[in-house]
Order: sequence, then structure tokens, then C-alpha cells
Amino acid sequence: MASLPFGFSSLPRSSFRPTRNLKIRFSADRQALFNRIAPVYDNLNDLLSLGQHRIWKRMAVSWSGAKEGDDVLDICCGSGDLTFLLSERVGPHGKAAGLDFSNEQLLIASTRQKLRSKACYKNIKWMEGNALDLPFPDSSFDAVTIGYGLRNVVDRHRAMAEICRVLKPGSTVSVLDFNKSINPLSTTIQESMIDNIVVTVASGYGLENEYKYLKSSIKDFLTGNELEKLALEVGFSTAKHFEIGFGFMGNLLATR
Ligand SMILES: C/C(=C\Cc1cc(O)c2ccccc2c1O)CCC[C@H](C)CCC[C@H](C)CCCC(C)C
Ligand SMILES: C[S@@+](CC[C@H](N)C(=O)[O-])C[C@H]1O[C@@H](n2cnc3c(N)ncnc32)[C@H](O)[C@@H]1O
Repeated sequence: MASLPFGFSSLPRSSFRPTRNLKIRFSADRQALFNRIAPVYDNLNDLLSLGQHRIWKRMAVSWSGAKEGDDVLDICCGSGDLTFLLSERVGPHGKAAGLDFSNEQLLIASTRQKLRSKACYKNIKWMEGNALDLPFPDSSFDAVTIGYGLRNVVDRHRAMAEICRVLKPGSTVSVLDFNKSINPLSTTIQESMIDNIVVTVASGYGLENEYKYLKSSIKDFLTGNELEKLALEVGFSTAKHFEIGFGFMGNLLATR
């Protein structure tokens, strides 16, 4: 496994080299998108959600069931918001891994870790890798989180199957993301806020197209019922989706 600065471990570069496979190309496009927005990602999330995203992330981590001493994984960790919360829950005797394929996001995460004094954060390992090919043995983790990640991977079935594989039997994944509502009014309001507030603010940072992607990605996402069905299809024994954040967000809990 190649080594990167700050103790990153990474998958071979060939994992991300563009090929004729359209999905891999799209994966490379998304990797580039999240590398581009990394410098402003946290601040824009705070601004555009009025800080509410931190509450939604705390809920997602709490519902994962992560506890003192556990081995836990945050997939699509980005700048590490959920990884840090998991680290606090498992404490110094636990282990928390944050995996992402954006090196720029991981650099932000690692820098934030160095700027924070909490002793428990020493239990965090940042890993550059692909959610579709997790570099862990079966039944490795007591809890898994994936925050605003499942909507962004190019193969959601494969991602959920990988999560099921690396979870210990009886353990839970907490999947936080935007809610693809079946309520037309909720959808209209959500899309209007993205179009008129989110994209407008993002355009001030030269990131109009990157944040325009939000609306189309939600449109292409799965509803709560479809997420529950997907979880059961890949082998989870139970699955339940909850709408949060005034119905704009959702959290799927699935137990292996
Ligand atoms: C943390 C949040 C979004 C993370 C996120 C996920 C993505 O897939 C992206 C893709 C491309 C660019 C950026 C992102 C991205 O930031 C959720 C909060 C931040 C949102 C950007 C703001 C969403 C506003 C909601 C539609 C309405 C919020 C209502 C609230 C009660 C004020
Ligand atoms: C919207 S960010 C979410 C970051 C963080 N979980 C949060 O809640 O703020 C989505 C992240 O998923 C990562 N990502 C998307 N597809 C991935 C894949 N196939 N493998 C690993 N990371 C991926 C992106 O690089 C990005 O950092």
C-alpha cells in the first residue's frame, strides 16, 4: 500500500485511472469536484445550513451505536466532521478510520486534527481509498457512518454491499444524506433553496457548477423507501429511513 504524507495510506493509483468504463470516468469527475470545493466546503456548509448540518451529523453518529472502545469507520469522510464525532464516542481505547478518495479533503481533515487538542483524536487514521473497494477484511467494524457520501458514489449498490461486508454481524451503518422527498411541496422548496440561495452563494466563490450538481444528484438519488429496499437487498437484516432537517435531510439506519 503506497504511503502519503500525514500517515495516509492509499490504494494503488490505478484504482482511479480513467478507463473506457463510464462509471470510473464519472468517479474521477466527482473526485475532482470534491478536491476543488475542499477549501470552502466546511464554511459553506455552516453558512448555507445555518450550522444545522452539525446537528444532523451528531444525530447520524449517535444513531450508529458507536461506543467506548469500538473500531469504527467513516466512509466518504471528506474533511472529517463525522470521523471526529466517532473518535469522541469511541475514545482513546477505540479506533476511528476516515476514508475518502479526495486527497484535498483528507488534507483538510488531517490539518483540522492537528489544530485540535482533544486526546481522543489520536485514535483517528485517515485513509485515501474508494468506497466501492474498501481496504478492510470482512466484519471489521462495530459501526460505520457515511455522511453525504452514498448519493455521490457511482455505484450505490456496490457501496452498500461493501459496508455490509465490513460491518460485524449485528452492527449498524448510519447513512446521512439529503432526503429525496416523495412530497412535491418539500421537493419544490428544497430545489428552490438550492437554486436561489445555495448556488447563488457558491457562485460568489466560483463554484456555481459544483453546487448546481447538488440538485441533480438529489433528483437521481433514492427515496427513503428505496434506500431501505437497497439495504435489505445487499444483506442487511433491518433497515429504516428517518426524515430530519425539516424533511430536507434523511438518515438510513441499517443493521447487518
Ligand atoms: C452538509 C450538507 C451538505 C454537504 C454536501 C454534499 C454534497 O453532495 C455536495 C456536492 C457538491 C457541493 C457541495 C456539497 C455539499 O456541501 C448539508 C448542508 C449544506 C448544504 C449545502 C445546504 C443545503 C440547504 C438545504 C437545502 C436547506 C437547509 C435548511 C436549513 C434548515 C437552513
Ligand atoms: C459531500 S462530501 C461529505 C463529506 C463528509 N462526510 C461530510 O459529511 O461533510 C462527499 C465526500 O465523498 C467522497 N467520495 C465520493 N465518492 C467516493 C468514493 N467512491 N470513494 C471514496 N470517497 C468518495 C468525496 O471525495 C467527498 O469528500
